[in-house]
Amino acid sequence: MKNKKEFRNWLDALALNHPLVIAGPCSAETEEQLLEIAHQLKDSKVSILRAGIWKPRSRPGNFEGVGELGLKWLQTAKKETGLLTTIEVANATHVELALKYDVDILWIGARTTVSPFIVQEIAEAVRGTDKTILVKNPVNPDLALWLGAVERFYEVGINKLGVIHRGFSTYEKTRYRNNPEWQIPIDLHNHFPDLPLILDPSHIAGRRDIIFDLCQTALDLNYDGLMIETHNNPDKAWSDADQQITPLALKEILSDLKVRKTEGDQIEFRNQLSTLRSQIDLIDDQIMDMLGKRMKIVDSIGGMKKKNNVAILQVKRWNQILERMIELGGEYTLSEDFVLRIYKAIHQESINHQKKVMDD
Ligand SMILES: C=C(O[C@@H]1C=C(C(=O)O)C=C[C@H]1O)C(=O)O
Repeated sequence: MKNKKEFRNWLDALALNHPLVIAGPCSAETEEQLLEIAHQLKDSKVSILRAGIWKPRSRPGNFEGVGELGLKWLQTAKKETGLLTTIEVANATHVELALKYDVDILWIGARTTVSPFIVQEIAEAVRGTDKTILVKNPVNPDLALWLGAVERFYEVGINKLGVIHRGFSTYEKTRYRNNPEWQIPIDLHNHFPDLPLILDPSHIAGRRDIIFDLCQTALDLNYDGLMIETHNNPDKAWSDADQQITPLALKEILSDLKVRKTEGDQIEFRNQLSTLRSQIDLIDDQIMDMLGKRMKIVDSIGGMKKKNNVAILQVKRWNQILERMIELGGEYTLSEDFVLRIYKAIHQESINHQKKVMDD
């Protein structure tokens, strides 16, 4: 699949002068709940109402969605507010019902994207329709799998497409529910600049307080849209209560966000510069993270050397590292001098760390 200008026609047709905003509850719970939220979102920057109809839960026994009934409520909400509608579909039966109730946009969830069989089944079910399909990243950080799912829809004739970045599962507990791994959607965007890229900060965050920061990072990286879980009474939500925000909180976030426009040469230049600098900031964060992790291992080696009464400096090992890194650096167009200077500094810090462990 190659980048195609037509991917973003559906988005351009909305003629927005700000990022696309999709909002609505994690799950449709009752007709009153859905209609109340829809009306609160009506006169805002929100264009599309989302609602979970079938909920894929990690463990059985939790609320699994209201099913077909919710599609009727969604239709009423659309009629009363004029908002477009979107739901997650996870099998061919869901697609059939979504078509029956004329849902505008269908999204493929992260747990579905991982399975080429089920993605193909859904793709066959939308063949011949003019639906817009948004594909969430798979739960595991695999760009080829993500793009493969998009491609399956393209191959059945769907060309109104987009992707949603909802973060990646981790075993380790971090500040995020799902790790953003910004480099992956950035890579995707570099290869497919016309495939609309939408951030789902709710699932990355898993909590309310960092949703704004995630949205601002996305806009700084030139994302096209945001999908934010919004509930009239978030604390009482039947699913994902911690990450949902009220329509009022959403409006405040949307008005505080700095939206970068691409108008004229100078502004375009400044936008591109700030996109690249945001990418550098993210990479710098990763470099620090890696250096910190390296030093933790060095500390353990220091502890072992102390116990076994072994010297800190190990010339043979050190020379092997230098040789390997100079060669690897060459493959990344880094000069020998640069690699040497960096690695000498790392080695010195490593010796200082071990000395501290030994002296303690
Ligand atoms: C960490 C060690 O101690 C020293 C530090 C090294 C490093 O930072 O990679 C390598 C060799 C040693 O001079 C080690 O012995 O492996």
